[in-house]
Amino acid sequence: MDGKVKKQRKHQQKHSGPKAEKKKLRKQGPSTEEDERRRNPKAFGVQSAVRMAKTFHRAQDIKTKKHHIPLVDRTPLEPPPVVIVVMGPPKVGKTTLIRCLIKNFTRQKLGDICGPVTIVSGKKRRLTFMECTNDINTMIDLAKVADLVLMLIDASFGFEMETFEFLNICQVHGFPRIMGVLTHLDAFKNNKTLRKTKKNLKHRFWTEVYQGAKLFYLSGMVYGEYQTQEVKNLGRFISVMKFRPLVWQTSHPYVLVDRMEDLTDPEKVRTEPKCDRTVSLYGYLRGTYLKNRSHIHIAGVGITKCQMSIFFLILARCQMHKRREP
Ligand SMILES: Nc1nc2c(ncn2[C@@H]2O[C@H](COP(=O)(O)OP(=O)(O)OP(=O)(O)O)[C@@H](O)[C@H]2O)c(=O)[nH]1
Repeated sequence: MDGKVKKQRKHQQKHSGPKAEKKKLRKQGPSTEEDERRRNPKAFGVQSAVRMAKTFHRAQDIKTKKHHIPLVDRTPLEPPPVVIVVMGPPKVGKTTLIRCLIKNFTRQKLGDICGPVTIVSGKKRRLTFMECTNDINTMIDLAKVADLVLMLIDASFGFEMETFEFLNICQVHGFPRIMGVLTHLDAFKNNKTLRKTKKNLKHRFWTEVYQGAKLFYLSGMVYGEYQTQEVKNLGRFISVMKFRPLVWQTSHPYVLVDRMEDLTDPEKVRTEPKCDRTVSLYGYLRGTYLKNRSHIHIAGVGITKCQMSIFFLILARCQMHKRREP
């Protein structure tokens, strides 16, 4: 330890050999992809034919899954209103929801709802709201003509028989679009129970309808109406929603009558209450063309021959859009 520091040997740089060559090349510039391929051909080639086949099949499967069977969309340029059926067990909030949605779109309050209500929801869309009572015949009729079903579920009670019945009926007539709406969520005071119930009902709904089906939550009422923001979201969803034409609907001509007027002379009705009546039906012809003298089925009445007079009566009132098509 005499204060001298031992001098370390310097690192010797290589001037020849593979390492030196590599260094020289790197200094010249970055290697191209071509060089890399040449240097390591295995990394870019097919290593296993089986694996390659598997990858190829998987890619093809995904591609074919995206293909849909093309359906003929016969909706005219100015389509009839979209039929929205609001269904659910008694006292679940069907009328309240229709009233709130109408207020959301029209900024007007509607008193009593005595039948279908049609409103304009956008430049190209009109909506007809119909309440589905819990009667099997109404359910069957509406399942056929519905474009969208708002399925109301009382969260404090859970799923009820009517909901399952309606889902079964829908399956027979080609499933229309179904959206769930949970009401009575304000009945839950405990947040944890609320979250758990929402989750359980969502999964049950997905099992019944399809995985990922849309479910809306209406979390309570303010002055007898659902919360504005929640109704607004639901309304926005409905007004931009796309509908897939259903096979039953596109292959049958049908008229959904939304108004009926009795044209019989009131005096005749007074003197003879059971006389034949002349009625005027209002509605839109949907589906396909209606032929003259073909049989038509009037729900609840039976099958009858379509007379031209009835036909024209309906046509005149319905502003038959189909005729405009070539
Ligand atoms: N607390 C609470 N009450 C609700 C909710 N939804 C509806 N109600 C109440 O339930 C009652 C029935 O609502 P309606 O809209 O008449 O129900 P409905 O399904 O049309 O009933 P029916 O036509 O008789 O089958 C009303 O008094 C509403 O105020 C909700 O989410 N929370």
